[in-house]
Amino acid sequence: MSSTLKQLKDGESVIDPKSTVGGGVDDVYGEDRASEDQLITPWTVSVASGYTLLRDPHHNKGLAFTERERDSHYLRGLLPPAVATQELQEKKLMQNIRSYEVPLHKYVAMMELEERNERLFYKLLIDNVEELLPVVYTPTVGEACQKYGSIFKRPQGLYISLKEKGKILEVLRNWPERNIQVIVVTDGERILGLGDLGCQGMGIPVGKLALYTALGGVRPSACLPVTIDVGTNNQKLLDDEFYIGLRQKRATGKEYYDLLEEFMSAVKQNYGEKVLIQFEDFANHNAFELLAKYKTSHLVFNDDIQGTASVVLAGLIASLKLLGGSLADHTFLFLGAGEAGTGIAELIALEISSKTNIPIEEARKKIWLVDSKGLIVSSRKESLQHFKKSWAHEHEPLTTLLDAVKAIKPSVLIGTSGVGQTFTKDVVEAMAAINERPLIMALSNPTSQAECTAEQAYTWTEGRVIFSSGSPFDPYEYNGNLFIPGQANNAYIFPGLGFGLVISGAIRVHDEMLLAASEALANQVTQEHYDKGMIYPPLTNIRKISAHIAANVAAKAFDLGLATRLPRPADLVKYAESCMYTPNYRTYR
Ligand SMILES: NC(=O)C1=CN([C@@H]2O[C@H](COP(=O)(O)OP(=O)(O)OC[C@H]3O[C@@H](n4cnc5c(N)ncnc54)[C@H](OP(=O)(O)O)[C@@H]3O)[C@@H](O)[C@H]2O)C=CC1
Ligand SMILES: CC(=O)C(=O)O
Ligand SMILES: [Mg+2]
Repeated sequence: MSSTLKQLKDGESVIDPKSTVGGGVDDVYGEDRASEDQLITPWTVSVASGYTLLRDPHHNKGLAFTERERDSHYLRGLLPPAVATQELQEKKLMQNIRSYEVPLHKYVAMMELEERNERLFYKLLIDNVEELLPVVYTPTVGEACQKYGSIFKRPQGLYISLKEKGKILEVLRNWPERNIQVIVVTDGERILGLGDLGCQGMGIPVGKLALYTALGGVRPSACLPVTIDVGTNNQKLLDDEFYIGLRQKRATGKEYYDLLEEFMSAVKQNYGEKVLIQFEDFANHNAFELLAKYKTSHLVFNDDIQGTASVVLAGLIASLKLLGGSLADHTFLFLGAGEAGTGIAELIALEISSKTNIPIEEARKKIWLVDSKGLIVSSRKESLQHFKKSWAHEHEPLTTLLDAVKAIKPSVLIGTSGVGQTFTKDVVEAMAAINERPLIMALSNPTSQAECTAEQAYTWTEGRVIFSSGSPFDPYEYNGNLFIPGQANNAYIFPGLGFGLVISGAIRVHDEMLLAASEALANQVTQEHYDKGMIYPPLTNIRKISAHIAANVAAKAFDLGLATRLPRPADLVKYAESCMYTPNYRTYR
């Protein structure tokens, strides 16, 4: 086993440069440069050959090592004689994954593949995106988080708990990769619509970052999943002997914010100011405050507030081709006035205001929200959380969603409540009575929390609804017509948005970038899609879609003077495509 430092050094070229496809932009994606950095971290250099090469998921190719590579990298005898192509490996693994009936078993199989052979994992995910997204992402990732303690095998990201207070910089330096470009961080307090899952929320940053690579093209080694563990208020987890987190109630107030501050400072100190930090699945009592606090000093965005807003706005812009008119002609009603609900509402108001002469305060009046206490109205203003106050319009108090639908007469109904089956038959029928083509989005995740199913939406509106949901539903046939529900999930946006920020060297996220991302996504919906009632393009084209989103976002970053990459590439779509990681194997000399 003669893998040595010297060997790797010679081969800043362990990988044959001629075989380098994708990731070809030196300053951003030079994998050779990443190798140079690895020279300083001895625990990652001993992977160049022999048994350790087979155990190194970043470089392992399993049976796909050629005869020549088996000779030159001391692999003889460590592999059976057969040599397979990556395509054959993919075929076999897809067969295996399809043979599992339980979704969680598919999830575990995919995670094991990632730990064994990273490129093959991404090849599967990219080539079979519609089939595998529900496995590595919603809905299955929700169940995986609930059972994370039992399925945990090896760390897939960094755990930063109160025990690490005062040492977070050291903790970051324990991570084997140094050129980090995107961090997704959660504190696990609002995992999908499943509530507080504490430290087990790690499945979410891991899943989101897998999408950053597969859907957006950020190379895997540049992605860092982080879970901040300040305890959990989930008693079931605290009582669970397999729980992997801190066994205490959540720290709050100064103790909480001090830990977050230390984390944010350490990230900037260790990775510089161009590392993107995506806040994910924080509870709303912290989410808005953290975003407000760090958006002027760091490259951050909150996916639940801003990414979701951008994906929904894209669907609404696209739907105008089917519905006619402009956004300002519509009335919007939300069930759920938290991060997702108020985030979407604000971006719609911003878009209406920026496309018309209507001041944003007026635009907001077209948008109504219902929370757990009923319609948000001005008489409740004093007792409302700050993020709801802009939505407290003049109206008599109403306590049920059905009453609100009947009184407000919305053309668009959006579910962001986190509570399943809250769009009841009465509610959906009321929408269908008011509108020829009601637009209904049941955004809550996972599937169990969706406000209604696709089948319910289509049957209760006699096939007239334009329907999307946060978690995927299969196409549904009604009265001889096949309806294809859209997946209104921020997964359409954050990979492209983040990639656009990275390739432009952006230093801040601006609302106009979210609007630019929405426009780019809406532009990808073609007549062929509209003919099928779709307001989102199929996910099979997601890498092309992400390149367009990235290009629009990068263009906005340059226009706003927030981009540091020089010179500005002439064709940003081509540039984005050329920067994307591709998972094909490389040839080893
Ligand atoms: N599709 C997508 O891309 C995304 C989907 N989501 C989903 O949206 C859901 C909500 O997330 P988020 O906004 O962050 O959560 P929040 O906790 O911030 O907000 C939830 C809101 O729903 C309200 N609510 C809860 N129960 C009811 C009820 N029975 N009737 C009416 N209102 C109710 C709450 O009311 P109150 O304020 O009174 O407590 C609150 O306003 C989750 O399921 C999440 O998975 C989130 C982000 C992206
Ligand atoms: C999709 C997502 O971010 C959520 O449900 O929280
Ligand atoms: Mg989320």
